[in-house]
Amino acid sequence: MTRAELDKSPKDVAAMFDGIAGRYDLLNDVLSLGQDRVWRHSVVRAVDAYSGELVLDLAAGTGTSSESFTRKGARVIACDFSQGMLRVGAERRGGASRRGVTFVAGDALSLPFADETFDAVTISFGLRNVNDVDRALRELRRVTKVGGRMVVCEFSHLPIGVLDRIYGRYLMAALPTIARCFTANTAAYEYLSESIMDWPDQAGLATRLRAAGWTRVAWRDLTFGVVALHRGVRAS
Ligand SMILES: C[S@@+](CC[C@H](N)C(=O)[O-])C[C@H]1O[C@@H](n2cnc3c(N)ncnc32)[C@H](O)[C@@H]1O
Repeated sequence: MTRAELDKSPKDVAAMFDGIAGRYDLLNDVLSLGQDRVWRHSVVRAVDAYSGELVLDLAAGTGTSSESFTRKGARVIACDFSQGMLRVGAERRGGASRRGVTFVAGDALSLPFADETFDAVTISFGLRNVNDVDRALRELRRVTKVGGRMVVCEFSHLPIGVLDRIYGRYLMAALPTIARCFTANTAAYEYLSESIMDWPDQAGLATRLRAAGWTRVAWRDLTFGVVALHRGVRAS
């Protein structure tokens, strides 16, 4: 079984997600105790897409993060570079373009879209897996219309250092152990724990968003900082 390392080699990351695609959504529900649904609901509210808008859901995987953006009539491009994840998403929906969601293969580091295409761009639990985060943030900005918005949903850190370290130990011990009951690919879930602990904290990510050209950057914690929602605007 392929697992990615913290250098996030694109080949390894894509192969790892290809390998877990079939059980990806089930494991999300189990490992987060259903909290993933609450987090996704918060993302939908933060993006606040409405009729006539075009939304990019980058690193969309099986499209679970994509569907809800269509509720008020927006159209969504669900883009990912794992053919396995895209295939599972398209099979579950009966096609690659259904109910306002269109799956498109593409790399976050070189997006297959023209400048200023989207009213809003969003990425859920994807940015942490990208090989060059700063480049991906610039690419997201490039394809966003001036005045458009961005929402990043990503695992983050508990605000009190000692609690964050205890949480980190829990992640390293518990996630792969629980995952073992559902999948043979526990290595992917070791990577998940390691990559969460290696990820910048809320303020650190906000600094990188600003450096990539996003303005009005702000964030809010979900579930005590287990996840953070960062937002920004393309001002010019
Ligand atoms: C943890 S999954 C998140 C899927 C979905 N957004 C969700 O919330 O369930 C991370 C996804 O990021 C994708 N990914 C990682 N690096 C990427 C890149 N450079 N370009 C496109 N997709 C990428 C992976 O293929 C994987 O499907």
